[in-house]
Amino acid sequence: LTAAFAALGLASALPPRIGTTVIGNGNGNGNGNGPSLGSGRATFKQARRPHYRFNGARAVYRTYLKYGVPVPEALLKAVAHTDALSSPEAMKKRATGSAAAVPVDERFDIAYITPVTIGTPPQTLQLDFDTGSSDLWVFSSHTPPSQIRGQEVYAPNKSSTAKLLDGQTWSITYGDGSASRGNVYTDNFAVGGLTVEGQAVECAQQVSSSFTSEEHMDGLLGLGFSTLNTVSPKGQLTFFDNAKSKLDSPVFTADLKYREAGTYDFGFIDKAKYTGEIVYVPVEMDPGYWTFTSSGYAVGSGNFNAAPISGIADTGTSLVYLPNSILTAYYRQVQGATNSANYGGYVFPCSATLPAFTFGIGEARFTIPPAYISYAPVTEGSATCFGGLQSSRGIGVNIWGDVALKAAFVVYNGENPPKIGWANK
Ligand SMILES: Cc1noc(C)c1CN(C)Cc1cc2n(n1)CCN(c1cc(N)ncn1)C2
Repeated sequence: LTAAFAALGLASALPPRIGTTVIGNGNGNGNGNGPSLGSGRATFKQARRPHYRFNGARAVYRTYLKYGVPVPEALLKAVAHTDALSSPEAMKKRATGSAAAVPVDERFDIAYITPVTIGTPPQTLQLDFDTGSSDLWVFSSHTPPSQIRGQEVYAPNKSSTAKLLDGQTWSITYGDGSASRGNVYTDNFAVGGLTVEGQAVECAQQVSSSFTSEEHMDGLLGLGFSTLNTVSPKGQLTFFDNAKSKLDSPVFTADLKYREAGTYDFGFIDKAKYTGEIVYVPVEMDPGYWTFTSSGYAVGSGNFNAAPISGIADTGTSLVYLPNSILTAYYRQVQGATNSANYGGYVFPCSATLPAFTFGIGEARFTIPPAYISYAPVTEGSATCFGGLQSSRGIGVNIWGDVALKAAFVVYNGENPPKIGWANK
């Protein structure tokens, strides 16, 4: 084609882009294309080259070549860099995922479960996505049948892509004393259209009774930092850490709701899920929780008490656990409230009128409605209710659990350094 262009006196230092379609007038030299030299005229219809990205550095580079001007070192570097940015793998559509977060029970939102698929062919389980831990473990074909009560199990021996991580074991105990342990496989793992190959899937060989009693929960998916992972001797990465590099954006969001299904999104921030602006605050990732500092609190319509409150954003904990001083200020406003040793926390008459509870994130304010704080009757049918706000004394850390998280749209940003964003909704 360069010869044809030259014959017609058209200047071109490089052959036309592959995508340029040259349409001659048909009397060409037998190759079906190209100009008919006899008539001295030709029509060249340009066509857009699919996926072509203009590359400025390369355009300047071509001009230097065209006029034989020595190419400066910096320009050579710029061409190499911009070529890398537009390389096929750099241009590949990034991945995202979105899945429902459904309350395991229809009354108290004690936890939320999300469907996942594991293995080939895919096995579907419902897992508790937990930003307060970092093990992905499941009820499995290795779990004693006496410890299974209605849960779905993952059977690695029925997956052609499962591989045993020989010699690796795990064992975890949660804040409420519940525990599980077992062995480890890797397999293909997907959440709402987002797939990770070679994800460490920890198979339970032992679960404590509180997990056995939770028939709709088939395991947990840890979304804390991978430093907390308990696999030994070789710690494993969380699903988010494995997926992060191929996500549009290194984030996941939690949109938990009161007595209805919310969503976990991976790789993008859905503007339809929040109002106003997202306020970001820094995250301390040591020792592995999403630890941030709230700017203070207010009880009901009372004054805002500006005071830093360090705590963790924990989707795997049902309630909110804060310092005694805040609890005293809150329950002082609740007729008949007491801190009951018998029930292990603040209780009050279910008929009591509760104030709302507001917490600060920077200048932003998030209000937990009273309904979220009248958590549940202490026992089925009791007239005494257990509070959604409890004391963090004895835990060692303040915990913003589901009672608070479902009052906001929360962005867990896994960049370096990590940060956490809060928006009203
Ligand atoms: C308790 C509880 N919480 O959600 C559910 C469900 C229950 C009760 N359920 C019958 C059993 C159970 C116990 C736990 N879970 N599930 C979920 C993980 N747990 C955490 C996670 C975490 N980040 N921090 C503290 N514990 C403890």
